[in-house]
Amino acid sequence: MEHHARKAVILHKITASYGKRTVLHDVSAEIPAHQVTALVGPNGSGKSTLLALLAGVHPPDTGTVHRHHRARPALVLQRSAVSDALPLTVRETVAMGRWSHLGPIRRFTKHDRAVVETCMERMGIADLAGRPLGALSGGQRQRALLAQGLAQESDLLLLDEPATGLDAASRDTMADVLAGLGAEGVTVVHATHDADAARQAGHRLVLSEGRLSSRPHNAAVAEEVPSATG
Ligand SMILES: Nc1ncnc2c1ncn2[C@@H]1O[C@H](COP(=O)(O)OP(=O)(O)OP(=O)(O)O)[C@@H](O)[C@H]1O
Repeated sequence: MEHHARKAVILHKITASYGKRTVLHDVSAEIPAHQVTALVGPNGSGKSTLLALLAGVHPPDTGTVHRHHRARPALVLQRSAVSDALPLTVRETVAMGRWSHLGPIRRFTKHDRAVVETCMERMGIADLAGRPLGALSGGQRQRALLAQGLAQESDLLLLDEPATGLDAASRDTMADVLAGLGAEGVTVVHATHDADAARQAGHRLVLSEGRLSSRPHNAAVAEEVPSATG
């Protein structure tokens, strides 16, 4: 039991499909609590599907998912998945992260508003709060979506390629934020093609054609994620 208490999620012999096509095969893994786990692997290897499974939005065909986190998982998708046409400001976008916390009359409390402001500050976008989401650069929009994920205050934060489109300074900010979340009791899992982000994570899972790799993590990361320095 003590062993399980330190895992946020335990996956046992999971298979998952789209229609008749099985894309995750016999995946067994443990997600350590209050740590950053990097999910790496080539395009199409099943990273997004595994994140969706951890989020509870893609059911497994077979196998079991044991959950030891408290809140509903927060899933932040790649920015390309979000329409540019949404008529929302940055603050409104981040505030959507609070929706699941609102009471029946859906009124924002002082606390909800403070969380929204803090999350914008953490992602360095407080000065963009009043700007329409569609008028931002790709990296700025990505940071707004990350702030929305943080605003959910879930203890399981799932991020699909959060570094995509971010400049070096924003990637550093994000890495600092992710590393700091563990101390706040948050478990982070992020899919990444970024070699530095994968190496910085305390734990790595390497997917290849829908299966977890049994190769040593460092060797697998070196192979799957091209070195930032070439
Ligand atoms: N909605 C879908 N319908 C059918 N097949 C899908 C769907 N989404 C993904 N797939 C397939 O499932 C497999 C795993 O895809 P997934 O998106 O999980 O990979 P990924 O590792 O996240 O890839 P990438 O690095 O390109 O984001 C791929 O073969 C993909 O073509």
